[in-house]
Parts: sequence; structure tokens; C-alpha cells
Amino acid sequence: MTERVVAQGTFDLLHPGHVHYLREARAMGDELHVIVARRTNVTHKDEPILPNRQRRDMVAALNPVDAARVGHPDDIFAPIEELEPSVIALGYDQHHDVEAIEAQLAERGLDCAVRRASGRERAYDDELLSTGAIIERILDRRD
Ligand SMILES: Cc1cc2nc3c(=O)[nH]c(=O)nc-3n(C[C@H](O)[C@H](O)[C@H](O)COP(=O)(O)O)c2cc1C
Ligand SMILES: Nc1ncnc2c1ncn2[C@@H]1O[C@H](COP(=O)(O)OP(=O)(O)OP(=O)(O)O)[C@@H](O)[C@H]1O
Repeated sequence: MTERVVAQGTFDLLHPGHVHYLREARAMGDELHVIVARRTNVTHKDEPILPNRQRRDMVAALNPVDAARVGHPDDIFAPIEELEPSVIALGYDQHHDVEAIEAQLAERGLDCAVRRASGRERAYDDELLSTGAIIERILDRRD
């Protein structure tokens, strides 16, 4: 049986940390599906610069990714019910609580493991591994 993995995130301005996460998530199974957070659901930080569809299309073009979609507007478990993954790969710094996700999965009768991916360390001094850091540098250098 094909082991499907789901990864998720905002993926606003792509950087090597995203590639690291998606490679690791892909290695947790056979097929990687990515849920790109809708602008309206990104409430824990500044809203993304790029539109939903552009973020989805860029993620879909990355080598480890089999398919990418913009997430559901209100029910983050609706795409999970549809995709029936074997694994949800959480990013190293994603604020989601593993136990809360496991409880929701059990409530909906979904047999799916929740695993956490590792963070990528900088490979050289000025490597930028966060969208926020890229935006800060742009503001710094263009002001
Ligand atoms: C299991 C899971 C499913 C998700 N599904 C959706 C979704 O359907 N729609 C959506 O807008 N965001 C979805 N998200 C993304 C979250 O809403 C949140 O915005 C995202 O994890 C932000 O991550 P970041 O801080 O790493 O960018 C999902 C997150 C998780 C953990
Ligand atoms: N340096 C990194 N190493 C490993 N994974 C990363 C790294 N940066 C981001 N990710 C992962 O990529 C996914 C999408 O992250 P997100 O789009 O929030 O990136 P970000 O660059 O950290 O954004 P921001 O700087 O705005 O917080 C998340 O699962 C996150 O954990």
C-alpha cells in the first residue's frame, strides 16, 4: 500500500529550510502531499506576501512534492480525511500540539501517525532559513 505523507505550512518566500523539511517529510513515506495554509488562516504571524495559489504552485514544483493544495478555509482536518495519509509530518517549529492532533485524528477514525521533522542548521554564515528573515533583509537593504 502507498504510504502517503502530509506536510503543511505557509511557504511564503521559499528558502532551503522549506526544502529540508519537504525532503524529510517525503522520506517518511512514498508520496508527499502538501497543504498550503490559506492567507485567512495565517493569524500567528504577518500575513503572507504571496497569494495562496502562487505559494501552492511553487511548492508543487519542488522535487520531493507529489501534490500541493491550498488548505480548507475552516476545517484543517477536512483535507486529511480526504487524503487519508499514514503520516502527518509537523515542521520542527510548528506550534501545533501533537497530542491535540492525535485526539482529532482518533475522533474522526483516522489511522495516522504524527511525526516531527528536524530543523535545518545554517550551512554558511548569511544563509537565510526563514521567510521572516528574508523580508527583514529586504526591508534593511532597500530602505
Ligand atoms: C494537520 C494539519 C492540517 C492543516 N490543514 C490546513 C488547512 O486545511 N487549511 C489551512 O489554511 N491551513 C491548514 N493547516 C495549516 C495551519 O493552519 C497553520 O497555518 C500552519 O501550520 C502554519 O504553519 P507555519 O507557521 O509553519 O507557516 C494545517 C496544519 C496542520 C498541522
Ligand atoms: N530552517 C528550517 N528548517 C527546517 N524546517 C523549516 C525551516 N524553516 C521553515 N521550516 C518548515 O517549513 C514549513 C513552512 O514554514 P513557514 O512557511 O512558516 O516558514 P518560515 O520561513 O519559518 O516562516 P516565518 O519566518 O514567516 O515564520 C514549516 O513546517 C516549518 O517548520
